[in-house]
Amino acid sequence: MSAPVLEVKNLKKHFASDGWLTDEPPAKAVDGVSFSIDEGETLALIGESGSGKSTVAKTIIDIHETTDGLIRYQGEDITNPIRRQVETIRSEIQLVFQDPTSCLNPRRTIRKTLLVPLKATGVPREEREARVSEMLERVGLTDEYLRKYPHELSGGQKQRVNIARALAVEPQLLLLDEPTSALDVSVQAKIVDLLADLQEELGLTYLFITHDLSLVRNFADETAVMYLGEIQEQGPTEELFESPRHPYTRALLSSIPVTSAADEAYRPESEPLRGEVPSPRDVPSGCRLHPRCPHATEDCSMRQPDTRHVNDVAVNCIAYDDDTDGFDALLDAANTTPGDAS
Ligand SMILES: Nc1ncnc2c1ncn2[C@@H]1O[C@H](COP(=O)(O)OP(=O)(O)OP(=O)(O)O)[C@@H](O)[C@H]1O
Repeated sequence: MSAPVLEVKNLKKHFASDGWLTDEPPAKAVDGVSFSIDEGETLALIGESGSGKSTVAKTIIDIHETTDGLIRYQGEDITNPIRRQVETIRSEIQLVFQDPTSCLNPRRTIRKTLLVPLKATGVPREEREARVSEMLERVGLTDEYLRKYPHELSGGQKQRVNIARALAVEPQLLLLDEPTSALDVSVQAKIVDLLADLQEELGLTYLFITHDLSLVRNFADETAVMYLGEIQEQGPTEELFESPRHPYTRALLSSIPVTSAADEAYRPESEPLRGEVPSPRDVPSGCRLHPRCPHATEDCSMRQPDTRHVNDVAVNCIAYDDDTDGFDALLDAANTTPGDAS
């Protein structure tokens, strides 16, 4: 069996304090994240704002230096890339950002925008114009857009151009960081459809970062749920949506707006979390969700959860009980005196 396209093991990215002469602790934006993605598959990384999703992507692509852990691309260690590896990363791994407007130079026509990566990667001059047209066509735009400037395009069209630019260097892996969140709802679905078509045509592998769970269910093979720098639950998307176990996943899923009977069927009982996400500079002891968790027991504040596997899903929760498929047994146990528990 071939190696996963991307493998991330116990990845950490801690940001030191901005100011000197301060003893502020580092921000543990990513604090021990592991996952892998096979060729042609999509892993969705979901979680509230500030959970560390973008930092994972930026560390993979070497915008941020890794604090600790391992990143492998096509089986090769690229954690602290040497020069040759930087070139590979720049051509084979592409990052697509959420805001299509800020990623496009307002003074460049779409043609010029798309020519830049072709020149940079040494595509012969005589082939470039044909490649630009081909890239535009792939993302559903015609040659009439070549002479236009970004301000003449809608948000969805700009994101199509961004995707075309990412595809210009024929990447294997796209890190899609909220690629639809700056777009109207009707346009979001079209961009997701386009990404799905491109994946099928070109055999691309995706890390799809989003806080919009409604986009994930039909799109991602696997889903990892991130909270305060850690993955809390991870597994096949269908299984995770059908039987969410972690209180954080359940709270996220219960907050998705219901638009169909199918949505309703997936919606777990509402278990709202208390309060706000703490600062990554002041991570709670034990399970980092415990101050907000409706199921937290005393134990949860004192020890780190171990990863447990329930079917194909990995769950990091002390309070979740696999035997009863719920939390009641543990809560009952927590309410008895220590010696009474069997
Ligand atoms: N350069 C940096 N210096 C210090 N702290 C940072 C830096 N970049 C990110 N952080 C902090 O790391 C945490 C995670 O941020 P990140 O942007 O990765 O989260 P996210 O889940 O992608 O959220 P969003 O969807 O809002 O982008 C946040 O608390 C953020 O303030």
